[in-house]
Formats: sequence, structure tokens, C-alpha cells
Amino acid sequence: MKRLIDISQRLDNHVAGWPGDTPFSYSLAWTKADSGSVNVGKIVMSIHTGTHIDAPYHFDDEGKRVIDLDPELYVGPARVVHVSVSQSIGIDDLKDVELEGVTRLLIRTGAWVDRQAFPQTIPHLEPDLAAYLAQYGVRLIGLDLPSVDVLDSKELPAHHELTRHGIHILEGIVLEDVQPGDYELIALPLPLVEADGSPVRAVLREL
Ligand SMILES: Nc1ccccc1C(=O)C[C@H](N)C(=O)O
Ligand SMILES: [Zn+2]
Ligand SMILES: [Zn+2]
Repeated sequence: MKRLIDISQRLDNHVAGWPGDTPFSYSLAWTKADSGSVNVGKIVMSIHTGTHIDAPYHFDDEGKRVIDLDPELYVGPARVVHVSVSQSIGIDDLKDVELEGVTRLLIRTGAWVDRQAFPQTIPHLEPDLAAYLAQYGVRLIGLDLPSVDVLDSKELPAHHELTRHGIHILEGIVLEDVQPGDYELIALPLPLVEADGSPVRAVLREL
């Protein structure tokens, strides 16, 4: 078996979170000294911290919750591509990318340079990319960014268009050291019954 490449954002009490949202914290509810037997931790976090998937319920009250999402989406062949973009990612930016047979597309923009801080601006996905990708059979899109839309978007057009075309969203992956090419992706959400998303440990395996 080939080695795993970790493409997950490490979670510590300094991880950059969405401004105003619940900061990540890990602490001990009981220390071994207190309990006499074990350290017992707890985590408090916004679901949309670090490397995570969005469930449609995040942006649609009637949308699927995490438990309703097929785990198969998050395990399997994935193509990593590098794009250099400024304002947005559109069909034009992917015109040289071979998409035939690609079900999971992971895009490295390199636009989130300082992962210790939440970015001021990010390139967003142009909503019409959803239909274009769906044509090829893409079912999952992953980005090295905290959102697929403009950060202050209320309408979230890319989130909605992707969902309408059956494309699931993985955000905040770390692709700095990953070469373009084909890999196996494993990025399973937790079995959260009601949630609007889930943190994932995302890894790639070289084929
Ligand atoms: N956590 C937030 C707090 C306030 C407003 C938006 C967010 C988001 O998470 C949106 C982002 N597009 C996301 O899916 O991760
Ligand atoms: Zn999210
Ligand atoms: Zn999102």
C-alpha cells in the first residue's frame, strides 16, 4: 500500500475560524489527576472550521443533513489540479484540465497563504461551473479555501448551484505539497444526525 498524504488542517486552539463564529477549543473536562484514572477531553467548534464538508442543510432548511449523505462520495478516486486564479474560478480556468471520468475534483488555488489567519478575500467558484462539472460526472469538489462563495455572500450561489447539480462540497483542504494527478481520497464525515456539516480527516493515497 502506498503512503497516505494528509491534506487536513490541524486543529488546535489557534486554528483560523470563520470571523464571529464559534472558535475551536479543546480542553479537558476531567484531568487524570482529578478523576484518578483518565484525561477526558471535550471539543467546542464551529463545524465550518478547518477541513470539513458542507451538508446542504447548511444553506437550505430543507436540505440533507450529514447523516443523509452517502459515505461513498467521500472515498474513492480523485483528481488534484492546480489552478492559478485571482478573483474567481470559472470554466475558463479549467479549460486545460482533463475532466473525463473525474468524479472527485480537488482544486489547489494556493490563495489561502497564511493558514494561521482567516483570509480577507478568496477566489470564489463561478456558479456556472457547477453545470459544467456535472456534465463530466463530478460529484464532489474540494478546495483549499474556507468557502466556495465570496466570504460575505448571503445568497451563496455556488453552494446552491453545486448542490442542485449533485456536487458535494469539501472545504479547507491543504494541498500545498500535493502534485497534480490522480489519487484515492478518504474524507469521511462523522455520523452526525442533525448537522449542517462535519469536520473530516482528509487524506490522499497515491495510486
Ligand atoms: N461559518 C459561517 C459563519 C457565518 C457565515 C457563514 C459561515 C460559513 O461557514 C459559510 C461558508 N461558506 C462555509 O460553508 O464554510
Ligand atoms: Zn463549510
Ligand atoms: Zn461552504
